[in-house]
Amino acid sequence: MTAYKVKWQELSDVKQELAARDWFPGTSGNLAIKVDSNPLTFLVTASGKDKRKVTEEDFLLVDEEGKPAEQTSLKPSAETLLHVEIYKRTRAGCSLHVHTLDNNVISELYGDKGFITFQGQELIKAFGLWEENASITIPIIPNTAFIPQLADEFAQHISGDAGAVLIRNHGITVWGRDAFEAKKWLEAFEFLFSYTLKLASLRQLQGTN
Ligand SMILES: CSCCC(=O)C(=O)COP(=O)(O)O
Ligand SMILES: [Zn+2]
Repeated sequence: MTAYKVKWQELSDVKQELAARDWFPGTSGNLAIKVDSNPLTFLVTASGKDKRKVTEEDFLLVDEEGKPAEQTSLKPSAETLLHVEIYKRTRAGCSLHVHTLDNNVISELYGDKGFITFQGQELIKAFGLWEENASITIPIIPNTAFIPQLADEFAQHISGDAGAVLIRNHGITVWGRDAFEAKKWLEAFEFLFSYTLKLASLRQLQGTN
């Protein structure tokens, strides 16, 4: 099998797993997987599709500018430039972007602060942080409809071959050395977001009783 086909299947599998979690509401979300480093090419989801469906037009190959690198009528994701920034600056092999209720609420609650830090949670080990009382911080950047500007701001927070950035009232983008790592980071952050929100509401309820 060609690298193209192997990577297609890998991304399709991740897409179906995230769809099973209902993480693609209203056609939101986009996913990418690197096919080649030199020159850079990666598969990215076609824009505007229902990502819960599996079709032969789910992905297209794009180049280091995020432009189609194959003959196609498909349009790359509107947010392809964010994936471009990741692959240009790191050795990441996969990047995932989803809009969830929890990541949007967390991004609004902590948006003015510009980040949120998690500590004291066993799941922090999913980020490869095994020491006692390890913490993980995720930056929160403002959203804008002008994607080149969003990509510029986003790029300032890319460090390491695995990482994540929250875009305020928009969604999360994570990346990892491969699809397994990117998905692990995504699931771990979504767990921490959900835990934080649940605990805050229960504490609030406790305080009013
Ligand atoms: C309907 S969601 C608005 C666009 C967006 O934020 C997104 O993640 C999906 O855009 P795409 O072009 O990748 O389908
Ligand atoms: Zn989005």
